[in-house]
Amino acid sequence: MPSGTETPNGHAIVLDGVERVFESRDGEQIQALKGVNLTVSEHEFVSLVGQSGCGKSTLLRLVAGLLAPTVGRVAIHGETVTEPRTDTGLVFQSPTLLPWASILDNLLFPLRMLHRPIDAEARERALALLELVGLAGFASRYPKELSGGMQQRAGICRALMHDPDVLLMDEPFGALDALTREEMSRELLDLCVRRPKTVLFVTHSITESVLLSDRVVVMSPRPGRIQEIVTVPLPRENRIGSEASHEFQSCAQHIRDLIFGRRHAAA
Ligand SMILES: Nc1ncnc2c1ncn2[C@@H]1O[C@H](COP(=O)(O)OP(=O)(O)OP(=O)(O)O)[C@@H](O)[C@H]1O
Repeated sequence: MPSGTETPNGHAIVLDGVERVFESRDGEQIQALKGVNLTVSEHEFVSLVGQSGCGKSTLLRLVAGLLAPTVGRVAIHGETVTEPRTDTGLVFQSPTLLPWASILDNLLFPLRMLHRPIDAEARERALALLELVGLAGFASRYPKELSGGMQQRAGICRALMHDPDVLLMDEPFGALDALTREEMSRELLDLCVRRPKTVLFVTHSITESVLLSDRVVVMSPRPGRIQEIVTVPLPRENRIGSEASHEFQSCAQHIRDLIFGRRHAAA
């Protein structure tokens, strides 16, 4: 193994000098990410925020193994990511459930893909996850019989079915109404306390990022770089109910200033 790029123990995700260039249809080179270095510890919850087009989804897709970096290295648990891994779970803005399969079969689908046994234990696990997110009793329903929020909850359960260590979430609550969104944030916080995971979470909501994260990565656009990494100064277990506190509010304001201050300066 080459030295210098090894991931120290306890680091779940490492991005080392990562750049990503896309080529547009007319041949223009689009530098989506430049010089990105980021280390996410085991069971840490890290959010990515920044203006539209700053490269948040690109960064997540690189970690997911859906894209390769043009320069640099992405590693999970010390191994270079070259393709989607079985120890990661993915949740997108739209739950993309199979419409012709029941909620239970949707949850079991990743196990089928991984050729894992669909036995009584797997079914029990699916039912336990559904119960955890308030969907007990909906296992035999079809996606169209569930609301958008309920479908997204089922999508999160599906990502957790093979018990991944790393959960990658791209605007998972973006399509939900404000109330459901808040409720889902609380459920995710609770879920991460009960079943600790390393989470990389893309959001457009600064409040959501402060509510959920240990650290918030603020990205600057064109090309996307890490502008600042903000540590949230409140323990995650005590976050709910602390939204009005001075610490919460000043942390959110600092992130807002980083994002919009830059936009004003550039205008
Ligand atoms: N497949 C692609 N081909 C060409 N350009 C791309 C491709 N994917 C992303 N880009 C460009 O890379 C840049 C970063 O895109 P990305 O989707 O990562 O940003 P984002 O921060 O997630 O944006 P948003 O908040 O709007 O979802 C943008 O300029 C985008 O147009």
